[in-house]
Amino acid sequence: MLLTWDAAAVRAAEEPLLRDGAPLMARAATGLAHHVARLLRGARGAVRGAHAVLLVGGGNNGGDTLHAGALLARRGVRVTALTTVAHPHAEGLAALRTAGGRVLPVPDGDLPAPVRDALDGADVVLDGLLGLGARRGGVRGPGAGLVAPLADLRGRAGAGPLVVAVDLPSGVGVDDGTCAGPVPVADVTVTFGAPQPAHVLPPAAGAVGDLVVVDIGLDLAGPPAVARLEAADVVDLWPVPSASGHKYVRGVVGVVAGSAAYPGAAVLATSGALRAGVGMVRYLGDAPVVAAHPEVVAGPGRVQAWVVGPGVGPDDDVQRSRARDAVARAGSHGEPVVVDAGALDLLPPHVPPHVVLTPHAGELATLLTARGAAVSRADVEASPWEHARRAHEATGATVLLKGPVTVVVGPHGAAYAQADGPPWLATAGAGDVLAGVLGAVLAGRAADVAADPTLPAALAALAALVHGRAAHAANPGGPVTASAVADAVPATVAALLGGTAR
Ligand SMILES: NC(=O)C1=CN([C@@H]2O[C@H](COP(=O)(O)OP(=O)(O)OC[C@H]3O[C@@H](n4cnc5c(N)ncnc54)[C@H](OP(=O)(O)O)[C@@H]3O)[C@@H](O)[C@H]2O)[C@@H](O)CC1
Ligand SMILES: [K+]
Repeated sequence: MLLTWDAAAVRAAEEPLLRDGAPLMARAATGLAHHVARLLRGARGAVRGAHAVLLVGGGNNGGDTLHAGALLARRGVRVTALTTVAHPHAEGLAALRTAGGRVLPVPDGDLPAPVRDALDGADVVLDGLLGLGARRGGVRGPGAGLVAPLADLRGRAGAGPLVVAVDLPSGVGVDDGTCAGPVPVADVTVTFGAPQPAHVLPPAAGAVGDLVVVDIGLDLAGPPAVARLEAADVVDLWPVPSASGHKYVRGVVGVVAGSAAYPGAAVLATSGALRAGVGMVRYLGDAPVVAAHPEVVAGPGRVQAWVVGPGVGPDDDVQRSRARDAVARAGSHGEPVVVDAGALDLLPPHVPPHVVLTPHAGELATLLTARGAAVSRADVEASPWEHARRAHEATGATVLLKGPVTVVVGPHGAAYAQADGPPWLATAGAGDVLAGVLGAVLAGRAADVAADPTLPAALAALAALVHGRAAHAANPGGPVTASAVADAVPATVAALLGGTAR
């Protein structure tokens, strides 16, 4: 599991070490230079003779970058520092000059020719404009003028420089992953001590590239902020049946989905649940689910978890009433419920955290607006983390907000950001499959969910991970359909469990 800590926690961990005189910046710069050299060797076969361009802001992030530049210059790299403030980090600047680096001040406005030439000829650009000290509003001043040219260079297929973000892509909201202005997009981000929420939260996570963590000796105390589940976590979370388990122990999922207009949503949600290995699916509705899946039992009965809402239309009073009953049972009987799509407007004012909402950005905006906050889809997309939290706080539910990075928020600080699927996964019906997979893992672990209110969040992240990986497995590098994603779930689970499911 990748854990992150917010800016205050990282600074608190640095503080006692700095008081004792620990050379944190030297450690950071050494690690940074090491990784830049490794990348240069990989890209061009040698470190010596490469051209590194440093984008230098006014704080210690610029200091790290200048010191790393000095170390690279000593290894035969031609280093040019583009300084965007009158007084960049003094020791770093002196070190770079002593090592033979060149310094070019960047004025406000149009970039002078030498600055453009330096960028044009770079093998690697180190983005050291802003790190932990970035304040909301995006990069301001002369540094802002470097962001667009960098994007142009990166756009040159195969010919642009490598971009390495120092600690963080400059200008991202460290704790909430927002991008208030244009942000330099990195191939690799080298961070120091511990990852921070912006490294995993959207939209900032899209500018991070590969994440490298350099150990500078920090001892992070207190709870982490946002987590990202990794493949190795699946074994601990996935409900694997025991040799003696019968179908009721493995979990029965009740599905309330589909309508005359959207019968396919019911078939897909049921596919997701079946392929994830649930003991049984009971289906309530008129869609041709049993014809598609003969193993499904039609009609009511005991279940361990519900999936309600995929393909349920606003005028379908019968399905809406069934969905409402299932959500009510979550409060009275404790059965977990996945509430998706057409059932999201049926929530009572407050629900327990084993009710898991699975909206996309537009649906989350509608839900928050219905509860008195004027929120647009664009607002949610600009700050998914903040809005998923607001939805959790407003409803009590665990919230899984779907997107290129899926964000999950539950009670007691439970929080996940999953980026497991390819862009191809943004296809009709994929969300129905996800709802089914999530219903299956909630049913399989219903007893544990009853004992741990934070577990639904972990299981929601787990479902997102398996769903995303199934999309990769369904057709590596190419388009997928929702049905193909569902079909790829069993082999994906088997591979992630590494043969433990006997
Ligand atoms: N602490 C440590 O020991 C260690 C820290 N380390 C490193 O230090 C970094 C944190 O350094 P930091 O605190 O100096 O902040 P940093 O990110 O360089 O920015 C501050 C500068 O930016 C400016 N500024 C702010 N917002 C702005 C904006 N939107 N647009 C433009 N400018 C803006 C602000 O100016 P102001 O607005 O205050 O006038 C100030 O000049 C951290 O990320 C890591 O790399 C490592 O060496 C390990 C040890
Ligand atoms: K940076």
